[in-house]
Amino acid sequence: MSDWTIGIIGGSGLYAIDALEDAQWIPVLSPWGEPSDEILCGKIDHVRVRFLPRHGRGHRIAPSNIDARANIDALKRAGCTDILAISAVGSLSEELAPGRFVTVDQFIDNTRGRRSSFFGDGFVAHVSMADPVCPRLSKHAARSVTKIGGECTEGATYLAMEGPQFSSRAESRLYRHWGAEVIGMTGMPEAKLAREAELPYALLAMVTDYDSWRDDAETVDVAQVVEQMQRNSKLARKAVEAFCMGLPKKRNPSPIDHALTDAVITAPDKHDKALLAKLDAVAGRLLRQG
Ligand SMILES: CSC[C@H]1O[C@H](OP(=O)(O)O)[C@H](O)[C@@H]1O
Ligand SMILES: Nc1ncnc2[nH]cnc12
Repeated sequence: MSDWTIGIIGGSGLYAIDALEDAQWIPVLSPWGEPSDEILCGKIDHVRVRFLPRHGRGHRIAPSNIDARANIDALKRAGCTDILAISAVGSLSEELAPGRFVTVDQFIDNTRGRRSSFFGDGFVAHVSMADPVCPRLSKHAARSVTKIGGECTEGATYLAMEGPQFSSRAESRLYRHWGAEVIGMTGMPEAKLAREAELPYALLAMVTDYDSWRDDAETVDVAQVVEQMQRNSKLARKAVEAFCMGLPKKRNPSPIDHALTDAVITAPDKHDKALLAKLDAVAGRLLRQG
């Protein structure tokens, strides 16, 4: 076995991974709430894998009701060192045609009212989100897609919307003006929470539609997304496999492993003990240092 334990968060159309050896669904409890499902634990080659379907098996959970805090906390408790998230996205750019894979490198968070931090009164922390994804994992994800014959664009800005309704034509055009290139309902606050949990995170997105900004094309609906996902889901699974198999045995440290160093501003004598107890996994490294 290597030093890597890769958490895979499966999006629309990806609810399990067949390639896992010694696979077992295991419930993981979190003090933050209910994770979307049990975690499928196993290995691919020399890499331990912990797979969590973001919407639950059978796509039970709507984007606004996903408990991203519970999911990230559960993956951390399951021993993950890094996270590769997979998502279906709409394209806001002519060049990003349906069927293409994209690694996301920036986010615009336009979600509303989701719980987007583990921290708060009694343990206030501000992590940097200037560079929200891990460049090492993102590059490796893009290479894994091309290795198995897919096409991948490296680096795109992801607009996270609340949903569950798709965007109006005016919203879709507005997001293009903002510089967004792909759109989805789940990348945030997932990426923020992974950073707070000191987990390097990459988002490998698969373009399923052109959203609603084009006058000359159909506007997005679920049938389009599902059809495109079905066409490409084999490729997505192979990309995940190639991703794990292509990792080197040794995991060199990432700066994101220490994202909380210097991020906490609350004086130690003002710490909230109940909050600290819930942070035993997310901020475990820091809290153990005392
Ligand atoms: C099924 S269409 C909309 C749905 O698909 C995307 O999900 P995910 O990011 O989990 O692949 C999008 O964000 C919406 O939740
Ligand atoms: N056009 C779109 N908008 C939001 N989420 C999506 N997921 C897939 N396509 C989408």
